[in-house]
Amino acid sequence: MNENLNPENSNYSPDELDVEKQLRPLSFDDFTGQEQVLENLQIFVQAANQREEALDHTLFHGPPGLGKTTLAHILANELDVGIKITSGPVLDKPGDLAGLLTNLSPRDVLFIDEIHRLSPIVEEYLYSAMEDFRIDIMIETGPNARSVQIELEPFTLVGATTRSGLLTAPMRARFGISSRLQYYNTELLTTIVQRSAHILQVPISMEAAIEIAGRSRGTPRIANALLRRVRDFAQIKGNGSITIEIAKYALEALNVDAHGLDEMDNKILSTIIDKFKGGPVGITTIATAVGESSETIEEVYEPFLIQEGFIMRTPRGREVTEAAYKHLGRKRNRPGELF
Ligand SMILES: Nc1ncnc2c1ncn2[C@@H]1O[C@H](COP(=O)(O)OP(=O)(O)OP(=O)(O)O)[C@@H](O)[C@H]1O
Ligand SMILES: [Mg+2]
Repeated sequence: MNENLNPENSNYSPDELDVEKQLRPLSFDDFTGQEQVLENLQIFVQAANQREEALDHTLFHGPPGLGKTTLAHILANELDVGIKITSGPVLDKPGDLAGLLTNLSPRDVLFIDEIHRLSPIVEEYLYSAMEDFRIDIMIETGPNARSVQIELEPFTLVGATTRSGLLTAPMRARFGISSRLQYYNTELLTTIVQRSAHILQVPISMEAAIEIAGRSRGTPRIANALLRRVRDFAQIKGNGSITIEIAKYALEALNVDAHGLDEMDNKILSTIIDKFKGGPVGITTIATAVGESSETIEEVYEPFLIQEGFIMRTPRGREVTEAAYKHLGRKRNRPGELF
């Protein structure tokens, strides 16, 4: 499938998609971070390869841009099998799914992106395929219509979702392997920036790589995007190499937040401060106030804000920290203080 069909990627130009592909690690060795996840996957893949069996169905969940699609491709490479790619919203008829499934070779990977958006009919249809490697298909129409059972080659379904909370319980239960991807720290992102710069053949200083990494919201995709923009500045305003001065100048000009927080992150923090006196406040109340679903806030935004120490979870709700006030340039009125 053309990745342009993935609505989450629709704000990327075809050019940027090409670069993103070019920067995508292809093997376990090439992949930085997610150490525990990777260590487990390496063992499962090695064992499946030794037994010459299909790898268990595998689910990747976590916020956008952390490497779910990348890992799906890496799994296929490391299993030395083919990969077919589709996504929940695209796969709207059981017939389409049947077509994909019957065309798989033994041990192939079927990658379904945004698997939480499968229609209930397609999802149900997938259950028997995942469990017994068997599907029923209807042949002929009218009075002769009947269903026949087709045996499938053993395959690995790899599912990816940013919203694991929206997966149905039966779906979740059918994945033998389930891995949650975490945000990357600055050190790991620095390594990723350096690797990408090397592939793009642009010289970059250590300091500059750290600067870009620190402003990437813990996300390799953002790190790569910032690197490409900073590279443009280096080319036009400098001599082509990315120095710390160029990096700082460019990130300033691009209006990138010092911690890489995006608009919604900042909106969440300022809402808790301005409307709820810094908290504690319940997640559904925050969600309503910022106009986002509470699941998205819990799964996509909050983990990063908590990791970076801007928000705390307390038994009475969410509270912003001193760091959040400082980041937004606000002063905190302590209880009892009037000004
Ligand atoms: N661990 C990593 N090391 C190096 N580069 C990485 C790593 N993880 C991700 N990337 C880079 O970040 C980009 C985005 O990763 P990917 O497309 O796999 O994210 P995703 O989790 O599938 O995101 P989405 O939820 O939006 O589909 C990739 O093109 C890849 O170059
Ligand atoms: Mg993806």
